[in-house]
Amino acid sequence: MDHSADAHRTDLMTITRFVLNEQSKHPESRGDFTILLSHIVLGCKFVCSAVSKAGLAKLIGLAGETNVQGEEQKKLDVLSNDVFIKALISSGRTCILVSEEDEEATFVEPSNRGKYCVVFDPLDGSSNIDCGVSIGTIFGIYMVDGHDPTIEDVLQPGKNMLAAGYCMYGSSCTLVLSTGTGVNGFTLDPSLGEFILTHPDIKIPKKGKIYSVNEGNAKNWDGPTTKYVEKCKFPKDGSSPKSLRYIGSMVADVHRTLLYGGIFLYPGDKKSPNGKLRVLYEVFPMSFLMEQAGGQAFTGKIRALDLVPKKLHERSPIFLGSYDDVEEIKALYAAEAAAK
Ligand SMILES: O=P(O)(O)OC[C@H]1O[C@](O)(COP(=O)(O)O)[C@@H](O)[C@@H]1O
Ligand SMILES: [Mg+2]
Ligand SMILES: [Mg+2]
Repeated sequence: MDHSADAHRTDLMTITRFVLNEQSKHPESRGDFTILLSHIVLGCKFVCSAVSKAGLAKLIGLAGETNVQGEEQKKLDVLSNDVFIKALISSGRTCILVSEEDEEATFVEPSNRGKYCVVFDPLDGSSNIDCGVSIGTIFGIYMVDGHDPTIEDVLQPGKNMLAAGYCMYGSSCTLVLSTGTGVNGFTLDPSLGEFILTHPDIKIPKKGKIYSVNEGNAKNWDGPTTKYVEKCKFPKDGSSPKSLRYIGSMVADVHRTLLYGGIFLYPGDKKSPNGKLRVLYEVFPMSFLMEQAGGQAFTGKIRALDLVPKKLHERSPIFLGSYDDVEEIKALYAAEAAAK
């Protein structure tokens, strides 16, 4: 067994140490990104703690109830938004914040401004809060350099993101991060209050055995999605049918897809041609992570990260996951386009 100091260091890697190591590869870096990330981590710990008490709301007055001081408490998604806005502004490293919960972008005061734009969904899967199912936070980071920030700085294709990640509040609290050089997962040790590297260099299996979609929308799907799901259930090439898993929290469905392989679909349909999921803070960060892990993300027309959003809260259909599984749905959409 290797008892050297180096061996111990790689055995127990906190997220802070991990990001500092990454930073040391860029000698010009002044640590701004490390500081920004430590504030995102702080926000995640805070929300994790609030989520773990969600079921006690009626007893101790959280989430829409009145607390012991007689004050009205905030709903968990509103509380999470406030936590992240405060954590990000107080980092002193941000200039524009875009949250699912806020109609408009927040421009940070010039005196406290940094160079990063953060787009985020403070609480994803919020319909699952009351039944204790996994929920999460999703974030993406862009950089503004050398000019006063404008809204155009966040209306950029996802491929321009510097980093993206999510934190899942589930049976454990897991933060998955990519700074553009692969994907790593960290699990919160609640007794230490530290995120520890538990899933180094995550690679999604090339092909998976699971498909994940809200089949309740099937009557309104288009041809390629209908054909694809039919193929998953009744394969004609002698392979086994895929299993269906659908939680209804994007963070949890994508996390399982990343670790086990397979495909997650939220297609457009006759009722909602652009689907449900938001480009900036759901589709882009998850697509960034998928590509970094060796998978693919497709909108039904193009590579998801090539999309150029025109509005902050724009939606897009999304198909993401294992490389070969996404190839199959791309082929079905290409065949449909060719037949038109
Ligand atoms: O209930 P549906 O239509 O299947 O939608 C599920 C999707 O909606 C979401 O809950 C939307 O996110 P929010 O909870 O942040 O609004 C995703 O997490 C999930 O993938
Ligand atoms: Mg969401
Ligand atoms: Mg949300």
